[in-house]
Amino acid sequence: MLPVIENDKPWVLVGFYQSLVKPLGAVGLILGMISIFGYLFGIEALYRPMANGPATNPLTAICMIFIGLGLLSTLNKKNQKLQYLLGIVVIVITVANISDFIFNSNVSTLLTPFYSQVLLDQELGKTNGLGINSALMFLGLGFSLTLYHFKKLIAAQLIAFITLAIPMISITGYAYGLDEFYGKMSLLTASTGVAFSIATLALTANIGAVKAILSPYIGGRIARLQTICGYAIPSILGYLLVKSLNSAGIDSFGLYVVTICWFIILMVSISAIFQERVDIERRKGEQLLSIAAMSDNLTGLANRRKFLDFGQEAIERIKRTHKQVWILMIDIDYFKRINDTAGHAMGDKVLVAVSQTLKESIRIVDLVSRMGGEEFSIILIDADIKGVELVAEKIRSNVGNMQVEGWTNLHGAINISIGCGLNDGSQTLDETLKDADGALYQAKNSGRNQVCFARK
Ligand SMILES: Nc1nc2c(ncn2[C@@H]2O[C@H](COP(=O)(O)OP(=O)(O)OP(=O)(O)O)[C@@H](O)[C@H]2O)c(=O)[nH]1
Repeated sequence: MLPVIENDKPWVLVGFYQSLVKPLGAVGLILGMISIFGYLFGIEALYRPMANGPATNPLTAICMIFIGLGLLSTLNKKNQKLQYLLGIVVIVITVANISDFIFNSNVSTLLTPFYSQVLLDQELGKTNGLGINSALMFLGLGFSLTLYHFKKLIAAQLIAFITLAIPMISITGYAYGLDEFYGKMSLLTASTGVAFSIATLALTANIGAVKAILSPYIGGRIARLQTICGYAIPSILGYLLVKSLNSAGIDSFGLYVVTICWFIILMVSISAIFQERVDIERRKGEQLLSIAAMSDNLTGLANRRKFLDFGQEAIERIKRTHKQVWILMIDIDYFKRINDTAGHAMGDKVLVAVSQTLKESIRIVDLVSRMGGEEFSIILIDADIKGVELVAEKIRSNVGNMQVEGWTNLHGAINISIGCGLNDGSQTLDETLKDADGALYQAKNSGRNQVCFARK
């Protein structure tokens, strides 16, 4: 029996990335709760990490808690409904907020807890609100979670990817000192947004562009290098230039840098998908080639090469386990006569039928190979002499009783001779092969259609 050749590398990075969902979801949830505690106990530093910077609005904190819980619930099959409901609630909150921006209405203030504190902050000239960028970011996260729940995985991945750009732009704004880039989004919200987007992307790490980028093969390695360089190099150069330029035109320069970064990442993701597809074909081709190199064309059994590899490994193993390996050399009796009387095509049919019968007569851990012509061999793993006697006899009688399509009694019986050789770890494979061959010779000389043992 030809074992399946397993040459697929483990997708370690995909597994690692998926394992980030829980910690990242939990971090976002905790940060959201810390902000709410800040409002509850009047500790401003908890919801406004930079003294003069924007605050984490209570509505933002609630979205953080809901998305964090939603991400954690994806890991528990019992809480699947919760994940979808939390996503919907976040969508409702953010849509209300975005409508307020568009229609100049006030719906979202009704949904905002600790609103008096928010008003007080605003009266004191401090920034405190759910900005349009934060609202769009949470809308994206809510949509991505909901789509994930409904198994629209590629759409969920695409939205998570677009969503990641929003907090990254804010972080670039903080790094470059461009306040238009972050607006009302606090550094805490931006960092949580990055963590959430990364976690939402991780939910679909085993498909699409994310899988392609995390591939252990060459396409993945190139894509990862391009992603890191494509983001880091323009960002660092942009930072150095922004710091050395005078203020005029800095905003548009920053915008240019951010656009370049995301355009590069988009291009890398698309090319990674195509590269991974081509690589899958290459891997399949390699797998077929290595199967072909180890198997016999006519019967599909393992060939002599596979037999030698398998036998050597089996002998190495029993040197540690102190068990026995047996090699059975099998030859079809008077096969030349079968060819001569029934024709070569019928001879081939007999070879295929014998292969099938041999395969069906042994356990899955053993190996049958075609050594060439009408000669076969079987390696029996962890067997003892009593078991081998039984198996060899069963094989001989199974072949004698097998049915071959188109074969009539006029052609005579199909029989085999079997020679058995033992390896208990103290012989080489070659020595056992010679022993089994000697026993086969003895079986042939003693009248054929029988089993002989080299040593008992
Ligand atoms: N149809 C067919 N015949 C093959 C194939 N490979 C080898 N043979 C034939 O198998 C026959 C082997 O004959 P011999 O080696 O004389 O042995 P035998 O007739 O089986 O006699 P004993 O082994 O002594 O019982 C030859 O006629 C080969 O041509 C194959 O792939 N297909």
